[in-house]
Amino acid sequence: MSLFEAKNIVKRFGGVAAVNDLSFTVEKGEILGIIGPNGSGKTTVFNLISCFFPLTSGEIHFKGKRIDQVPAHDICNLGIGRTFQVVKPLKRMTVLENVTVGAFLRTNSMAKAKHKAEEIVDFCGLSQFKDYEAKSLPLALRKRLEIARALATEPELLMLDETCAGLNPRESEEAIAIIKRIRDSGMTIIIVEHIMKVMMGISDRILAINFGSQITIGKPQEVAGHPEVIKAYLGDDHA
Ligand SMILES: Nc1ncnc2c1ncn2[C@@H]1O[C@H](COP(=O)(O)OP(=O)(O)OP(=O)(O)O)[C@@H](O)[C@H]1O
Repeated sequence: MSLFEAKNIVKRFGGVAAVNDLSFTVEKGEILGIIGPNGSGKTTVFNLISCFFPLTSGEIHFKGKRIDQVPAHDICNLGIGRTFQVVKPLKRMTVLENVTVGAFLRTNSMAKAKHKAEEIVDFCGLSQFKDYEAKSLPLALRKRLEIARALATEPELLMLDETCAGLNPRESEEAIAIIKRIRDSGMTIIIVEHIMKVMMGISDRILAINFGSQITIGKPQEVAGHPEVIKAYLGDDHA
C-alpha cells in the first residue's frame, strides 16, 4: 500500500479546472517532484492535499485512510506537514518560539517541545538566529524557519512549496542542502520548485502537469525528455 494516494482529483474554481483528474501515489521514503508552468495547478494540488479547499471530485488517501473530508486543522495531526510559497511565520515570536509552537502538536510538555525545537532549529542551521524575532529575518531564513516549523510537527509526509523562490543562487543551494538532509533522514516529500535542475537532482520521480492535468510521471530523466514537457516549458518549436 502506498503511503499517499490521490485518485482522480478534480478542483474547479467556477469554470476553471485548476486540477483536472489527477491520480498519483507517493511511496514511503520517496521524493515526488511536481513540475508545471505557472498556473498549471501545483499549489492547488498542495491545497487539496492539506484540505485547504474541498475537492470537486475524487479521493485522497493517506496511510490507507480517506482524508479528503478531514477538517484542514486536523491534517497536520494526521502527519502531513507543509510549507507555503508565501511564508507565514508568527512574526512577533522568536525563531525558537515559532518552532516550539509546532512541536506542541506532539507533546504537552514545555521542556520536551523546547528540546525538540532546539534540535530542529539546529538541523535547519538556524541556531545562531534562534532568539531573533521571525519578522526580522531575511527571506532565506524565513523560508528555513518555515521548514523547521513543519518538521516540528513530526510529519510523515512533508510538502515543500517553492522553498527556493526568491532566493539567490547561494541561498538556494543552502536550502537544497537542508532538503537533502531531510530526505536522507527518510522523510517522504512532495516538492514543488521552479528550478528544473533542483527538481532533477532531488526527486525520485517527477509528476509533470499542465492545465491541471498530468502530462507524464516517471524518473526525472524520462520526464525531462518527454516532448510534451519540453513543449509546455519551451513552446512548440522545441518539442
Ligand atoms: N482560490 C482560487 N480561486 C480561483 N482560481 C484559483 C484559485 N487558486 C488558484 N486558482 C486558479 O487555478 C489555476 C492553478 O493555479 P495554481 O496556483 O495552483 O498554479 P501553480 O502551478 O501553483 O502556479 P505558480 O507556478 O504560478 O505558483 C490558475 O488558473 C489559478 O488562477
